[in-house]
Amino acid sequence: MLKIKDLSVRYRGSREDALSSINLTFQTGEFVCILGQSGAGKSTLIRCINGLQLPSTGTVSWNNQDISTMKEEQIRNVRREMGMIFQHFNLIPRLSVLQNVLTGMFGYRNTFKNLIGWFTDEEVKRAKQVISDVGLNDLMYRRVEHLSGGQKQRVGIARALLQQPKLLLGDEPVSSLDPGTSNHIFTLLQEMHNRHRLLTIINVHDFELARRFATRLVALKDGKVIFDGIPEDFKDKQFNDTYHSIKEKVTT
Ligand SMILES: Nc1ncnc2c1ncn2[C@@H]1O[C@H](COP(=O)(O)OP(=O)(O)OP(=O)(O)O)[C@@H](O)[C@H]1O
Repeated sequence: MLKIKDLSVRYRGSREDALSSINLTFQTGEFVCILGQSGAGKSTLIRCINGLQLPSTGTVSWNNQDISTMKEEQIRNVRREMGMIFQHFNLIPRLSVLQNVLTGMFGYRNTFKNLIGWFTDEEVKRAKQVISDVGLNDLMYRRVEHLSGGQKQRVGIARALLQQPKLLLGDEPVSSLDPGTSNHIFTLLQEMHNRHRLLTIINVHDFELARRFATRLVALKDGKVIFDGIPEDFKDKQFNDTYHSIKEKVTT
């Protein structure tokens, strides 16, 4: 279970909170999409969940452990349970699909083994299995720089799955993909979510995708939660509240 309590974040030098008094609890099995305009605080929320951003006030607890007070070593252990997929894939272009996916094991191993790039037969077998699960069997040994955007994101998903995560986090994972490919990636995410019984939390700009795939929508505006519920309850009013500004922000 992920519990976010009274979470606020104010970046250094800023006069406004990026996140303000957020209270959310998420359970295994939920497929959550975080909605909001650019600057609403979506990425900051994901970064607080994986411990990359410390709260200014409040707590983020994963299975009753407060991430915000953990030492780096403890956070590393918690992060093993959190698979992360990124907008720009974060792959190593000159390495093969298999090699990139195997880097998903890095959080589990000592630095020396990572440096020499040595993996056990069992690790390689599991990597091949997840590559097959995401539909890239034929491209196992292809360098990722030669793949399409959709194929690269499949590699990103396979890498996250190799960690055997309990929580899958995505920060705009389909923003650089066309609508058809985005749909395929979300279909794959949903399948993996169900098969591995995960908690999945994804930031997404595309509201239609979110509505189609999420079991729960959370909308942020100016760092606050303005909607938290099932997609069926997110109607025109909620859409307008989320995406249309009443006043333009004045920057000095
Ligand atoms: N490192 C930072 N330093 C200072 N301010 C930041 C930093 N990162 C984000 N912000 C500010 O915090 C607020 C929330 O940003 P955040 O990136 O979380 O929004 P977002 O909803 O993910 O936006 P986008 O959809 O454009 O990625 C914005 O006002 C942003 O300018």
